[in-house]
Amino acid sequence: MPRIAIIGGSGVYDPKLLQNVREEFVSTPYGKVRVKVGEYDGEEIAFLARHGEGHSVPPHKINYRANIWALYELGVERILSTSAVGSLNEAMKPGDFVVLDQLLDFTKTRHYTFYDGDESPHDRKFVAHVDFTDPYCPELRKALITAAKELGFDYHPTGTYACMEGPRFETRAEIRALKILGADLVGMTQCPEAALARELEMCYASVAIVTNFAAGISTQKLTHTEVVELMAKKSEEIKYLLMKSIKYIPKERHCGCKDALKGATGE
Ligand SMILES: O=P(O)(O)O[C@H]1O[C@H](CO)[C@@H](O)[C@H]1O
Ligand SMILES: Nc1nc2[nH]cnc2c(=O)[nH]1
Repeated sequence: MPRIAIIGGSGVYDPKLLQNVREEFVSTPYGKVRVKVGEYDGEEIAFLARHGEGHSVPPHKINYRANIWALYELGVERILSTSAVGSLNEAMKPGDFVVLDQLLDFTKTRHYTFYDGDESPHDRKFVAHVDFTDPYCPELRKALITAAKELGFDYHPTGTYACMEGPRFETRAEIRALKILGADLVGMTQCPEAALARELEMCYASVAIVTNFAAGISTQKLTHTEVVELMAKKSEEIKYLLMKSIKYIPKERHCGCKDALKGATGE
């Protein structure tokens, strides 16, 4: 049973470093999900490509609830993900790794929770308001930071990610506003992915890879081609960072993630 999962974002579509990879088709109350499960360093690791292997699913159409529920069903406790981002912070330049620690949610049309009361398509028909003060697991963040340091990568130990609805990129004015609000990076997939993991008391962290300067800061037209090309160049480093961080993930969980529902339901 995999304790750890990797969710690959743009440019991260297959679990290259896993051995003996099998496919699991997991049924969830939100639909079926195809998850790959393999081995690395004696540990079972689950992998799913959030946009599908052919990048066929746009960010606003990803079935985040099915994805996270499927990993929960497989017994996953810890989720590491990748996010390709634009940078608003001149210190965070294309090619840099950023271990996210905060997020701002500007998405609009997504399904944000598993807890829809009586309408929930499962037996968790309660109302829940989870704490999200710190949206990322401190233990997973520490593992990613330790691995990035050990590998000698250009990395930043913190970063605030603004999640936009997409699928278009931002206007110059939106980036100006996000900068005032304190965002360092901009993307389209961390919400609701991070919150849904917290709602199922799973640990979640994301390593962002800066693929471009954001609209109005970049002197060029923004393209998805540039994003995928930069991610392809960084694919080796991304793989090594994720795999290296696995050995720094404590077996026992001492973070608050595992008790996220305590007090959240009013009980
Ligand atoms: O966040 P990931 O999945 O890396 O994808 C990023 O890349 C796409 C834009 O090129 C958007 O979907 C953005 O969110
Ligand atoms: N929203 C958004 N997502 C990205 N992913 C990679 N670059 C960008 C960007 O500039 N904006």
